[in-house]
Amino acid sequence: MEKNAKIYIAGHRGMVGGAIKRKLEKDGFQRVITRTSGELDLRRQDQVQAFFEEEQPDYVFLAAAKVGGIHANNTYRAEFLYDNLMIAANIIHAAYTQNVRKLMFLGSSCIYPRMAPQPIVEDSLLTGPLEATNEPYAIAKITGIKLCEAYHDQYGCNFISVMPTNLYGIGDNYHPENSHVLPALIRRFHEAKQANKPSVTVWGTGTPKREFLYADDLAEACVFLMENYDGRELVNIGAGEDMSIRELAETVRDVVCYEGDIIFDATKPDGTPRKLMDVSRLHKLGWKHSTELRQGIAQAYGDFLRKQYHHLNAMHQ
Ligand SMILES: NC(=O)C1=CN([C@@H]2O[C@H](COP(=O)(O)OP(=O)(O)OC[C@H]3O[C@@H](n4cnc5c(N)ncnc54)[C@H](OP(=O)(O)O)[C@@H]3O)[C@@H](O)[C@H]2O)C=CC1
Ligand SMILES: C[C@H]1O[C@H](OP(=O)(O)OP(=O)(O)OC[C@H]2O[C@@H](n3cnc4c(=O)[nH]c(N)nc43)[C@H](O)[C@@H]2O)[C@@H](O)[C@@H](O)C1=O
Repeated sequence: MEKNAKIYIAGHRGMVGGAIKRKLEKDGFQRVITRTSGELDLRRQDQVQAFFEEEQPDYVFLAAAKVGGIHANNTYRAEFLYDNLMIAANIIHAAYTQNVRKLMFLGSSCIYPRMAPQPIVEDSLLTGPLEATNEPYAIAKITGIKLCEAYHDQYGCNFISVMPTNLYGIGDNYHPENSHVLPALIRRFHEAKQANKPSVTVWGTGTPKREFLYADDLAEACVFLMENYDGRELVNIGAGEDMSIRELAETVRDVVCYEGDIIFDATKPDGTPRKLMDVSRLHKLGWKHSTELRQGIAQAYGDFLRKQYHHLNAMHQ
């Protein structure tokens, strides 16, 4: 990508979009364009088409989506399917009609079959049933992948798809019910410490295993692949190692310095038993992650505290 290329980040206010924006600005790209959802509702094809006609971006990072953890995915099933379907279809089609030079679509590790052999290789896609709790979201993401493939095949579009593992970091979503597990636990352990609570409840049995990647590492991988990968196949982006939810909870408890007990609420869903991704394709292309989990959690906790206190101070102004 040329330094004066016009680069559109869809979803720049999100955790991933924000990290990509930081990375592009650090690397000296001067023409990054963005819109909030209030300025441009990506579910509206007319608004998206008009925006692309007006701005004519050269490159697009498609990081906008309706995103949430297992409870949100399982509760707002229609929104997770409709919003993500429309966002993907509208942006990918407009990128084609306006001759965008290259587009990157962000999928997710939950597109793979619930019981895919581990670690999961990219060719596992559509080889088995999906995890029920996030099937709507997964279907929308798989459609985005297939749109990129089809526009590549029929029109020669350079539209690539990447599959990030579970992410966390600066600007994460800390909503008590709708967030992902890692930010949810940072907040819950922090609040338990502040309130001197004797224990913290963690959802499920604690036995599922998850892989986590720091969002700024993901952003670096996304820019690396936008610069160096033009293939038709998916590329998994992960840390290449996983841990049980129990181990994760113990790690977050240590970082937050909470001393109470951990209780597991088995009435809550576990979701996929495991979804460790094979990242050998990414490693062969020349990229590996750098932020280890404990350091990443400490950095995310610092961000949470800055935002949390800012919010409290704002409330008292
Ligand atoms: N977080 C994770 O663990 C993982 C995320 N991913 C993928 O990474 C991408 C980004 O995720 P993440 O940063 O965590 O998500 P966030 O929820 O932090 O950000 C999503 C962004 O999408 C924008 N958006 C949502 N709906 C609309 C809409 N209708 N019109 C315009 N903009 C919209 C929002 O913009 P605004 O703020 O302006 O409303 C928001 O900033 C997604 O594609 C997600 O599927 C993949 C794997 C794991
Ligand atoms: C990121 C990716 O993957 C997501 O699926 P997931 O990995 O199952 O998402 P999760 O982070 O919400 O849960 C991970 C595990 O953690 C356990 N768990 C414990 N305690 C809490 C808790 O307090 N909150 C949450 N959310 N989970 C908890 C929870 O029971 C589950 O076993 C998709 O939604 C989708 O977003 C997607 O693309």
